[in-house]
Amino acid sequence: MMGAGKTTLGRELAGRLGYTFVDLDEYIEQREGRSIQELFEAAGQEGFRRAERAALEAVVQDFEQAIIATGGGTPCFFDNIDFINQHGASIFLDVPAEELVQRLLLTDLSQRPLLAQKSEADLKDFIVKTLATRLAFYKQARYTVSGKRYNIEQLESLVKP
Ligand SMILES: Nc1ncnc2c1ncn2[C@@H]1O[C@H](COP(=O)(O)OP(=O)(O)O)[C@@H](O)[C@H]1O
Ligand SMILES: O=C(O)C1=C[C@@H](OP(=O)(O)O)[C@@H](O)[C@H](O)C1
Ligand SMILES: [Mg+2]
Repeated sequence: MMGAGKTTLGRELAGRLGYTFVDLDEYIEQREGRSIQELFEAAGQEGFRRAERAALEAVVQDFEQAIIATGGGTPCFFDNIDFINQHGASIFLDVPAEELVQRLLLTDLSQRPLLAQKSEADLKDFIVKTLATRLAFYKQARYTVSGKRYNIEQLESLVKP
C-alpha cells in the first residue's frame, strides 16, 4: 500500500543484494516521458493503469536480477498479481493503516495523485477503505512481512537465492 515503504526498502534491499533497483513509478515516468501526476491528469487512472501494466511487462524483459518496487495499486489491476508471481518472488509489506497515514502525512501528498488535496480525515478514510478492498490482492504475495518496523536481514533472507 502507499506509504508501506516499498520504494525506501526496495532500494536498501537491492543495495544489500547487489541487485538492480527499479521503482516501477520512476520506470513508468521514464517510458512515458512525464510524471505520474501528469499521466493521471492526461489519461486518468485508467490510462495510468494501462501504462503501469505495460511497464510491468517491460521490466521483466529488461532486468534479470532486480528488486522491483511496485506502486501500491499495481497488484490490484488486471491479472497483475498473477503476472508478478509468475516472474518473481513477491513481498507484501503489511503495515497498519494508522502507521501508513502518519507516514504519508509527512510526505508531499501531491506526488501521489490518489491522495492529492485530501484533508487528514479524508486521507485516513481513504487509506482504511482502500486497504480493505486491496487486501485480497496483497495477500496473494508469496511472502508477507507484517508490522511497523522491519528487519532488513529478514527481508534479505526471503529473496536471497
Ligand atoms: N520502515 C519505515 N519506518 C518509518 N518510515 C518509513 C519506513 N519506510 C518508509 N518510510 C517513510 O514513509 C514514506 C513512504 O515511503 P515510500 O518508500 O515512498 O513508500 P511506498 O513506496 O510504499 O509508497 C517516506 O517518507 C519514507 O521515508
Ligand atoms: O496505490 C496506488 O494506487 C498508487 C501508488 C503509487 O505508488 P506508491 O505506492 O509507491 O506510493 C503510484 O503508483 C500511484 O500514485 C498510485
Ligand atoms: Mg513508491
